[in-house]
Amino acid sequence: MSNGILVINAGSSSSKFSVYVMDGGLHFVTKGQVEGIGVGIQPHFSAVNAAGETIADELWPSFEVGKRHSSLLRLLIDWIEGHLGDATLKAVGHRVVHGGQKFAAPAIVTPEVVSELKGLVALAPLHQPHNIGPIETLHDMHPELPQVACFDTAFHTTKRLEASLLGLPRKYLDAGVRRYGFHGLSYEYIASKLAEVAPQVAKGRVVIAHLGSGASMCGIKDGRSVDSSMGFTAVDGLMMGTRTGALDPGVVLHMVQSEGMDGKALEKLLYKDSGLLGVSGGLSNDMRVLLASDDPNAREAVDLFVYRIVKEIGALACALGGIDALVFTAGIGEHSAEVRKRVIEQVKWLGITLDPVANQNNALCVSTSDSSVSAWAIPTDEELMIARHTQRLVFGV
Ligand SMILES: Nc1ncnc2c1ncn2[C@@H]1O[C@H](COP(=O)(O)OP(=O)(O)O)[C@@H](O)[C@H]1O
Ligand SMILES: CC(=O)OP(=O)(O)O
Ligand SMILES: [Mg+2]
Repeated sequence: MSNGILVINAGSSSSKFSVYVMDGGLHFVTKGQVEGIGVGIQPHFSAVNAAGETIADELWPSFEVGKRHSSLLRLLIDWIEGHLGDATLKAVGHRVVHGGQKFAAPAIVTPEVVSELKGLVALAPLHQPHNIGPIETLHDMHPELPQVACFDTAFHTTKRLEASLLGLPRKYLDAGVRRYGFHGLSYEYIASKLAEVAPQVAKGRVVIAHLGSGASMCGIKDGRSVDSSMGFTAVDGLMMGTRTGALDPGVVLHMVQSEGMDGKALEKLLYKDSGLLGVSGGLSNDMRVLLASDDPNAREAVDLFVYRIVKEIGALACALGGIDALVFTAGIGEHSAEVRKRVIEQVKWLGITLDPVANQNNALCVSTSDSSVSAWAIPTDEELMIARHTQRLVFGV
């Protein structure tokens, strides 16, 4: 009988999961998500198997408010246990966005770890509570099941001090108001994949653009994080689907003093109403919709998205002391040949020559063989990274 590992990446309105079996290696079995967990909508459950075939696509009960997340998690565990073949669920790995200054590596969950993580809620209010919820529910359901917390921030603890500091009074820096960096599990996976497919490149100075609905960039040297576009929170850096990205702090003051906004209103503005959605005049936060639109606001939103990436490539190339390769990943980075083309056109002076056919085909390497700086489109796999960490911590392999 083999060991099953469940990976959970829980957000505010959806919970993604993946299941692996340890069978002479780590084998992917199924993945899926429960969407629409927010009150008022009926949750939707879907899953695919290793062949990519849909094996579930159904509405799940709404359950009473207050017990919704835990009841859905119970249903999910039952469903997974029914789809594990002769394997048994032996460990669970979680994506936890914030590990603060304490967690520089994944950690086995204990009551002390949970209370440390709760202390970090204020640093990631839109992610952290949803990451902690399933850990506590699973502990209630299966206290014997080992759980591992894998942090988005941990990969960035190799950054040099200046890349972590902010120009604030010392007391705030000492209290943890610093630049952390996120999407670390994605960057760690890309670094490991590069080491497989292009070992020489992996040893060099690489800028990675993780362009999903949350988007950030990271400069790595010899596989280690040197700096990242995200800082104290996941709203810094690039403009995203609905988040502003880096903003003149004077704008926040203006919104408070002239528009009368309070904390809640600001949070909504910065995280939910801005980015591609806001700049496109409310049209969409989906890059596919904007690229297909001839609305001038949609065009401006895409132009701004690309421009911010281009500027960040310059900043990270300076932090790295040069650039040997540029990698695109996550939803937009993996699938949008158009966005990659526009970015590369604006940084071709760095020595990157796009291979238009490879780019159109979403090939792994999208630059020509004589390009002095190579460009790549590599699908990320945060879940596999979490499964690997969980396997190592729980089973020692
Ligand atoms: N073919 C495509 N062209 C452009 N954008 C795409 C394409 N496929 C997916 N996307 C974008 O990818 C984004 C989601 O990326 P993903 O990495 O799955 O995000 P998250 O994990 O943060 O939910 C969507 O907002 C969508 O705009
Ligand atoms: C940190 C972050 O922005 O995560 P996500 O892309 O999942 O929103
Ligand atoms: Mg993501």
